[in-house]
Parts: sequence; structure tokens; C-alpha cells
Amino acid sequence: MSDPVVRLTELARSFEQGGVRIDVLNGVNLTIEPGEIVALVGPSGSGKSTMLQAVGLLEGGFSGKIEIAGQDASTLDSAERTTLRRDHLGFVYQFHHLLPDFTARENIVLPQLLLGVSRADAVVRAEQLLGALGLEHRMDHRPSKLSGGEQQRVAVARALANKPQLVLADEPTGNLDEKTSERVLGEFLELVRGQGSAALVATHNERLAARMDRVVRLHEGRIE
Ligand SMILES: Nc1ncnc2c1ncn2[C@@H]1O[C@H](COP(=O)(O)OP(=O)(O)OP(=O)(O)O)[C@@H](O)[C@H]1O
Repeated sequence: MSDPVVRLTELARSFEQGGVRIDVLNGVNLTIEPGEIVALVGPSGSGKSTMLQAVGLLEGGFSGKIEIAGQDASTLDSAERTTLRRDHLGFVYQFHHLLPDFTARENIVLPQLLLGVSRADAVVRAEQLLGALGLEHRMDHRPSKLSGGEQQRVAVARALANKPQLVLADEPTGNLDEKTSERVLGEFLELVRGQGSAALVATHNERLAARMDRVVRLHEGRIE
């Protein structure tokens, strides 16, 4: 049997704020199997982003155990964590974070080049993803020339470009109107399912959460 994509054991994180300690995560246990799409819901301030940062190996300061694709993150140095992120993870944020001076196509080609994919293959993959997202007529546009929904579609394509085992998404459609949000999320789920990636998607939106394989809820720093 293959390793879970993510296994969190008693994950905890506190912050000091004006001399007061806030325990944001208080012993989170969660396992995500390959190909499983999990919605992470909880009210504002419940720690969803903090948890995604932990799983994305983007921040230190956590206690407990974080295993990604069978590797215990605490045993890795910073270069090894970067490699693990690059090889196994894809990220989508609420705001697109695309490179402003590059076209939509180039924004999806670049992460593939970093993995050693040939330029020709990277372009084919970028165009296939953009086509699947209905952006075949926007490939040469820079992000500032795209609508919010189009920008988020490009961000989705970029996150999926390297077929990561796990996609981490923090309110990926949070800045879009409801109709666009539903559509972009549907396209995202279809592509993620189609390529067999797992995903952990933080959202406030129960309707969007219900479209995923499993919903987990953060409450008082734990998963209910
Ligand atoms: N670097 C930090 N320093 C101090 N407090 C922090 C820091 N990062 C997060 N927090 C606090 O941790 C709590 C959880 O924040 P987090 O952003 O993880 O919540 P969230 O569930 O993602 O919220 P939202 O849905 O509003 O994005 C908040 O009370 C926040 O103020």
C-alpha cells in the first residue's frame, strides 16, 4: 500500500500577540490518502491558513509531526524541504500570485522547466491545461490583462502543471463572485480528479466544500 500523501499527528501552533499566547492549532490529526480531495472548513481565524502553511512546509514554529509522501518533515533540512515542495506539492492562493511580466502560458511553463521538463513538453502541457480551462484565447495575455476568474484559472493550471501528489488551495475562489467561483472550482476539481492528485482546500463556503470527497472542520484548534 502506498503512503498517505499527508499525515499530521498532534500538529500544534501558537502565536504570541501583545504578550498573550493564542493557541491556534491544538493537536490536529489528519490523514489524506492519494487522490483524496479534502475540504478544510472553519470560521475566519480558526487556523485554516496556518494549517496549510504547515502542510506546505512554508513556515516553522510547529510542534507535532508532519509527514508528506511518507517523509517526516522534521528530518529534512531547508534544501530538502524545498525539493519536496517542488516535487510533490502545488499551491493555489486566494489571489493569483502569477508573475506579472510573463504571459499565462509562460507562467505555467516556468515551474515545469524548474523540474527539468523540456521546453517543448512544458509548452504542450501548458496549452493543454489552459485549453481545458477554456483559456485557449488568453495564452499570450499577461495576468493584468485577464479577468479575476481567468487569473485564478491560470493559477490553477500553474499549480497542476507538474502533476503534484498534493494540491494545497487556500480559498482558491475566495475573491470571485459566486457563479464564477462555482465554475472555477468545478474545473479545478475535474482536473485534480483527472490527474489523480490529492487536494486540501480551505474554504468558508459549505456549498463548495460539499463537492469534495470529504469535509474536515477546524474547531478550537482541532479537527472535529
Ligand atoms: N504570524 C502570526 N502572528 C500572530 N498571529 C497569527 C499569525 N498568523 C496567524 N495568526 C493568528 O492565528 C489565527 C488563525 O489565523 P489563520 O489565518 O490561520 O485563520 P483562517 O482560518 O485561515 O482565517 P481566514 O478564514 O480568515 O483566512 C488568527 O487569530 C490569526 O490572527
